[in-house]
Amino acid sequence: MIEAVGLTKQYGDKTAVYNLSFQVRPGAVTGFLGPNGSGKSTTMRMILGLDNPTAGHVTIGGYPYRRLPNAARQVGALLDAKAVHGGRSARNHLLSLAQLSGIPARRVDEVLGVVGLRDVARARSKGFSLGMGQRLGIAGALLGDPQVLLFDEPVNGLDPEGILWVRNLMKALAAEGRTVFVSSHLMSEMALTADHLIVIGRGQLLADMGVRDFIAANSAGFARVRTPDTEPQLREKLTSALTEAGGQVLPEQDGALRVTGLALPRISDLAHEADVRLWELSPHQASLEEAYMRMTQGAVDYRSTIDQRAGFQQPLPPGAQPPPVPGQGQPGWYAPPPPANPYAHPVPVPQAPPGLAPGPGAVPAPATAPTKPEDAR
Ligand SMILES: Nc1ncnc2c1ncn2[C@@H]1O[C@H](COP(=O)(O)OP(=O)(O)OP(=O)(O)O)[C@@H](O)[C@H]1O
Repeated sequence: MIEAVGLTKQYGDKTAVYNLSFQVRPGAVTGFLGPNGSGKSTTMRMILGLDNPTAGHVTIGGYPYRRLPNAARQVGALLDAKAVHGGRSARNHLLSLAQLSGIPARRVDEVLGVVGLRDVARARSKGFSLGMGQRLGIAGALLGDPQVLLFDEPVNGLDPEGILWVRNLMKALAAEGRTVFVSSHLMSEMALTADHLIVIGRGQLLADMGVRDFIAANSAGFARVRTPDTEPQLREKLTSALTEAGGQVLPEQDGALRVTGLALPRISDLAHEADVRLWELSPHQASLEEAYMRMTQGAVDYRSTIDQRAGFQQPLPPGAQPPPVPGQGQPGWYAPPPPANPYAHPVPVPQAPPGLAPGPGAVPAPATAPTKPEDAR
């Protein structure tokens, strides 16, 4: 098990990770999600003893990484697939890693087979595609047959077949009882791969819960209701009637209303009682991807001036409040409170500490395998 307690990392006046506490349990794939620059790689580096926390601590099986007996056999990691000597063959690269950790050479051939690189084992890795490089990085992580595995963006550059392979590999490793911690930006991929999610934004914990609970909590349905455009007073009348009946009503960009907390037949009856004609009454399901984007939208450091999220999420009309982050105590219009479960607690977002402003840009990730327990920066 990996356990972080109050983990904080400060680079000068920049706070990369702030007061992060979580556990990653064996026998499950735990997805580590967050926007660019949210602190995922920094957290992974601290887990692997490559960076020192400014405050707090993180342990693997009860030990800080640097004090783990035979760490290379207990923990495997893919942090940066490009951190390979390009002049070496895949096999020689893995052989040198194996030698450093006292792992027999036959294990190298085994893992080359597992990741599907046996045919190109003697080719120089500098000719490798991004996907082949990822596979080589994953082979390095598997070399010591470790119980704890960390993968930073393992599906980067992989084609659909490769993505499916990684998904199945992660699940198989977890099914063997290993601890599997995988970072990604991709909610959709994590929804298919992970059993549990840890979501961070600007270095702080946003959610720590099972995928099913996350889906239940964040992809609630809503009704779209539209009154005649020609009679705006009907819209207001209906909004009051629905709100009085306990519904939550938000205006949509196109003039319709987004209603939660009331079933469709009840909305219809209330409209009838209020003598309001309807042009539309339809059921909708907020997607998990949308819920994740909304959850993290206040925690995005790097955003294009032509933001794809702008098209993905309808901008809120003037005066309307953005939805609350789940767990902040207010039931959101898209996110009812999650079910009570000790392992399913969305976490209140603390106030940003000083220095948590957007940074200068993403930094390159560190070296592949956790062979050198020294501060890499
Ligand atoms: N060595 C460093 N010096 C200064 N700032 C750093 C350093 N390493 C990371 N940061 C900053 O800390 C923040 C978190 O970076 P980190 O790479 O951990 O995020 P991430 O979630 O892994 O991002 P991405 O998804 O883009 O890989 C960023 O703002 C980054 O610029």
